[in-house]
Amino acid sequence: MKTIAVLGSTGSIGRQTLDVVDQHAGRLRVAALAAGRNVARLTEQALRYRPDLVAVADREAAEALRRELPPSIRVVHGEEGLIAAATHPEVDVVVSAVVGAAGLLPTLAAIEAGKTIALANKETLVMAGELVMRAAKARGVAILPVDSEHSAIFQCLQGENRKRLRRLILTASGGALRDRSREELADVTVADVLAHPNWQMGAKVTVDSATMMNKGLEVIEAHWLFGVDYAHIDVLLHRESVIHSMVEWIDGSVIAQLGTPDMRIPIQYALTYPDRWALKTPPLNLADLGALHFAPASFERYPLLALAYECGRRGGTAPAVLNAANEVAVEAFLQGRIPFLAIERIVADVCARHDPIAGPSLSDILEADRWAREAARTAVAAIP
Ligand SMILES: NC(=O)C1=CN([C@@H]2O[C@H](COP(=O)(O)OP(=O)(O)OC[C@H]3O[C@@H](n4cnc5c(N)ncnc54)[C@H](OP(=O)(O)O)[C@@H]3O)[C@@H](O)[C@H]2O)C=CC1
Ligand SMILES: CC(=O)[C@@H](O)[C@H](O)COP(=O)(O)O
Ligand SMILES: [Mn+2]
Repeated sequence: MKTIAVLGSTGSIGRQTLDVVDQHAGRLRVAALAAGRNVARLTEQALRYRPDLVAVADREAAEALRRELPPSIRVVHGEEGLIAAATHPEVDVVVSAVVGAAGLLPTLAAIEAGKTIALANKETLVMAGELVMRAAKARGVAILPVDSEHSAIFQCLQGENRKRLRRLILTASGGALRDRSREELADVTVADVLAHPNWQMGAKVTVDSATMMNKGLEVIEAHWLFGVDYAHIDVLLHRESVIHSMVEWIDGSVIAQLGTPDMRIPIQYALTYPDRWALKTPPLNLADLGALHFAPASFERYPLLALAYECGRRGGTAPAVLNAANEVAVEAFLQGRIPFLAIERIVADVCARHDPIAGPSLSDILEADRWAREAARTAVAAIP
């Protein structure tokens, strides 16, 4: 029996993790659930999975939850509550699936507590890749990727000599706006941007997919997770999201991982690695698909992808600033306060004003995050 904590249980990855649990009664136990403010969904989950502990973002949500749950389920809140869920003594694997920078501290705490990490929260490695990988190594903790591309690469690397690697090829769907020219992006609506062609995900990552910031964050995530230089990480447009990513070797051989676009597959692999368990998902039928399509990913069409490479190469606090400015701009777009194209202008402007600190401490990173959020909020407010 493996015991898990699910951070971000009410979200897209969190719910799909619980779907996986449903398929393996008796093999996976949920000891802790953590979410933000969706009390109704968290109550339902807590009553079904009977964890020892549930965590929510604030006191008000915690009080509402306590009214609904039996006293045997401990309810905690705030950053401390999230950390209590991440470090619950009985937990073996922590599924880190909170969205955004809020995922960093609980993931670090889980590493320090010796938990295996099933990592969906890519922002953790974007903000603090050097520090997080060092902590994991020191504690002997495995960080197993949930992000579909990284799970694919991780699978392609099994049994291979990493010194013989030529490059990683991350596939990208191109997002909801992929068939529009840059001129046509000026007046797109939130609904247009959220209509991802292949994946049903939370709003933030879906917007990032349309700007390709998601792929930029994933390039940085891959750099830290697999220890590969940016010069050896490429992005390839692939409309169908069937090839989840590939690894090219020095002899010209390319190994790819394929599957239907269903996040339960990489989620479960992170929970069962190095084993594989059966999973009921729609099978991949290549004959029905007929063809797979590829195209180069253009930095002119997707300037945030270029900016992410630049920030990754600059290193230090630069990726944390990129991430924080992007979170603020995306939220403002989702609230209807700024047009779609303002996201990239704001992020580029904030990054250009930042002088990165090399080899940053956790407090340097948190300060860079705070500064970038403030700078991005000022930029949002200045948009008429
Ligand atoms: N969805 C996907 O298919 C994929 C997602 N990812 C990554 O996984 C992560 C989660 O994405 P996704 O599931 O789509 O996001 P969602 O927006 O669907 O879910 C986010 C979750 O985080 C919780 N949350 C938000 N803020 C806080 C906070 N301050 N404290 C505690 N919990 C909080 C939310 O709680 P509540 O709703 O209760 O407020 C919710 O449970 C992201 O980093 C994303 O990039 C990676 C690959 C694929
Ligand atoms: C499912 C998943 O891993 C997402 O992060 C996905 O990568 C989004 O798709 P694109 O960024 O390729 O549109
Ligand atoms: Mn991904």
